[in-house]
Amino acid sequence: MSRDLSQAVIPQGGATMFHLPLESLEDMEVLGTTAAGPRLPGAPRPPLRLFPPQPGRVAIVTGGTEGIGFATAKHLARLGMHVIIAREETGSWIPGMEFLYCDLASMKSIRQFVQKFKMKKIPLHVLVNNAGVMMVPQRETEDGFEEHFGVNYLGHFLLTHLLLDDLQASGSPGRSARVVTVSSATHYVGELDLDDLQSRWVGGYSPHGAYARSKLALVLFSHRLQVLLEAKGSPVTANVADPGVVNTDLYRHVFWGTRLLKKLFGWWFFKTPDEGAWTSVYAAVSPALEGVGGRYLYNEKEAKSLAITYDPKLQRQLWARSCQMTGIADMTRDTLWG
Ligand SMILES: NC(=O)c1ccc[n+]([C@@H]2O[C@H](COP(=O)([O-])OP(=O)(O)OC[C@H]3O[C@@H](n4cnc5c(N)ncnc54)[C@H](O)[C@@H]3O)[C@@H](O)[C@H]2O)c1
Repeated sequence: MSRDLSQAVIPQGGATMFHLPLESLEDMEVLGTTAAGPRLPGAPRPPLRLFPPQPGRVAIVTGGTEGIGFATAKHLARLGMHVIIAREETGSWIPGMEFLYCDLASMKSIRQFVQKFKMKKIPLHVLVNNAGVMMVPQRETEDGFEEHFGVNYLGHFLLTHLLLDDLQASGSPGRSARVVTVSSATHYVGELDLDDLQSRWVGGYSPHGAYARSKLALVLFSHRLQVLLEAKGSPVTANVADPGVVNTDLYRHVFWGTRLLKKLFGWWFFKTPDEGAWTSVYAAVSPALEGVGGRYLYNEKEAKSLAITYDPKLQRQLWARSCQMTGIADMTRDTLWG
């Protein structure tokens, strides 16, 4: 994967903001394809799609150091956005670059990240909740949450809540701010037992089950968020992006045989990270989605998420429980939320 970020601008204050101005139409064309499904190397790519430049707009991408998140950040930056990458480790893996530290496995770290962001006094037009872990062994976050649920779901739940006022202040009628939450087709096999969100059920821990649960919770969250935003008449939308099956290191914890197969044949049936990022980029900037929320997007088209994700009662219950777990006030009780 190309990591040519030589034009990145490093502002005062720590965070790396990529600002890669568009140089030409050709440069814009590398932004994406509408690729989907298997293809042989060298096979012609599907038609390219162009999005309008986004100068002056600011995005936060979680987990933007590698994989789909990195590709998303790169594409948004090339469209002229300032992109702040929220990442879990300090240090710089590209010489001369820094990222704003945010460990989604720590509520304290998330709060500190938001504090630092707010001190910059810049707007926030797009939040891409992308970071994730998959099939990690049973272990807990700093706050005692099962890791998939804590990092993938609760971390983003808290982050979004803390940044919501910035998003609301930055959106305007006709030019909404956007929350893009990256889920997965795995959510279709997810189960959500509100009495066992921590995957401690008798019968043993299933890494796959825990991952699927976290991805299912993210869809419920995004759909509920949209309902609340709409009720409030807020200039912010919330959509889910499903990247498809993408050749990244997310699979580092899966069975070694599966990893071997991925290494041997992944190029054939997996999307590249650039292709995997495309639905997130589409959700973040496409004019076709202006003012449109509550969608589950796959290959840049609306798809149906699992039926229970549309269940208002379950959405409400999960929301309330998540507020308790992250220690934030349940704003939905506020009349402002309708
Ligand atoms: N790769 C796929 O096939 C696939 C399929 C469906 C959904 N997804 C989703 O796409 C998203 C990106 O995954 P990817 O495939 O690029 O994986 P990846 O492993 O390449 O990237 C994951 C990113 O999340 C970050 N991250 C992990 N733990 C973190 C923490 N505690 N705090 C902050 N950041 C943390 C990592 O640093 C990394 O940047 C994930 O949400 C994943 O569930 C991926």
